[in-house]
Amino acid sequence: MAEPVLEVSGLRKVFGSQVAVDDVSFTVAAGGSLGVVGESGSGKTTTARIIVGLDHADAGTVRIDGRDRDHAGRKARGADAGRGPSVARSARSGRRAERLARARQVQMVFQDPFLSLDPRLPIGTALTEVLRLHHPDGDHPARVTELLDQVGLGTREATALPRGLSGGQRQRVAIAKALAVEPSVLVLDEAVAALDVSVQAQILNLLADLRAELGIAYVFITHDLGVVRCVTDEVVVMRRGAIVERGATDMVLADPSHSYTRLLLESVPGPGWDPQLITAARRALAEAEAELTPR
Ligand SMILES: Nc1ncnc2c1ncn2[C@@H]1O[C@H](COP(=O)(O)OP(=O)(O)OP(=O)(O)O)[C@@H](O)[C@H]1O
Repeated sequence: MAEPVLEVSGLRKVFGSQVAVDDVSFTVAAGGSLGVVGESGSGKTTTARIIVGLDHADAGTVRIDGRDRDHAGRKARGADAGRGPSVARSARSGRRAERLARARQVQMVFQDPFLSLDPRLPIGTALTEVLRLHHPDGDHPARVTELLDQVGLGTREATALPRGLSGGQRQRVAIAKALAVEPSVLVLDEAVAALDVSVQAQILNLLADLRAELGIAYVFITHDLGVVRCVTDEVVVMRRGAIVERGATDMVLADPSHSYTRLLLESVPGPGWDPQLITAARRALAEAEAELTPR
C-alpha cells in the first residue's frame, strides 16, 4: 500500500447550529483517487474547502505530504500578534510563501470553470501567469504548450478568451491551470456536473489518463455515483456531515452496507433513463431520505 499523500483526521465544522462536518477522517494514497459522495448538504464541499484551505476546521487536521496543513499558518499568526511594522511585513511575506507552498500541495477544480478563469486573459497568458508565480525559472512557452497538449487543447485555444471556448474546453483549461502548479493532490468539486453526458465522459477519461501519467492523487467530490464508478478506487459516503460508509469503490457499489448508500445507488440513472424519470427518482430519494431521518 502506497504512503498516504493526504490524511484527513477528525475534521469538524459548525455553522451556527448546523454541524456541517462531523468527525470526518480518511486518507488518500499517493496517486490514489477517493470519491466523496452524498446528497446535497451532506458536507462534501465544506470538507473540500477545508482540505484546500478555503475554510478552517473547528477541529481536526489535514496533512498533505506528511505536513500539517494549518500548523505553519497558525504558528506564524500567533507569534507575530502585536509586533512592529517590520515584523508585520515579514509575517506578510511569510504568509505569502506559505500560501504558495500550500497551493503546490493541493489545487481545486470547481464545477464552474469561470470561477478560476480571468475573462480578460487569453488561456495561454493565464497559464503563463500561474507558471511565473509557482515555477519562475521554467521555460514557460514550452510548458504552456505541454500543459495544453496534456488536456487535449492546442494553439487555437492558447490565444482564445474563456468566453470563446465550450464548457468542456473551459474545464480542460481549469484542469491545466491546476496541473501547472504541480500539486500532489487535486480536489475536484462536482467538476463534471455542469457538462453534457458525452463531454462528462471525455473529461473523466482525461482525468483518468492524467492520473496514470502524472501520479497525482484525486479527491472527487460528487453527488453522482456514476462518476465515482468511473474514476475512483475508494469511496466515502457522507450523510449529514458524517461518513456512514467507506471502502473500495467496486465493493461499496456492488454491495453497499448502509441503507443511505443503497438509496443513492437506486437514484443513479442507467441507460435509457429520461430526464423526467431521473427527476422522479431524485424526488423519491429525497422522500426516502426524509423517512430515514430521526424526528
Ligand atoms: N458558509 C456557510 N454558512 C452557513 N452554513 C453553511 C455554509 N456552508 C455550508 N453550510 C451548511 O453546511 C451543510 C453542508 O454543506 P455543504 O455545502 O458542505 O454540503 P454538500 O454536500 O457539498 O452540498 P452541495 O452538494 O449542495 O454543495 C449544509 O447544511 C449547508 O447549508
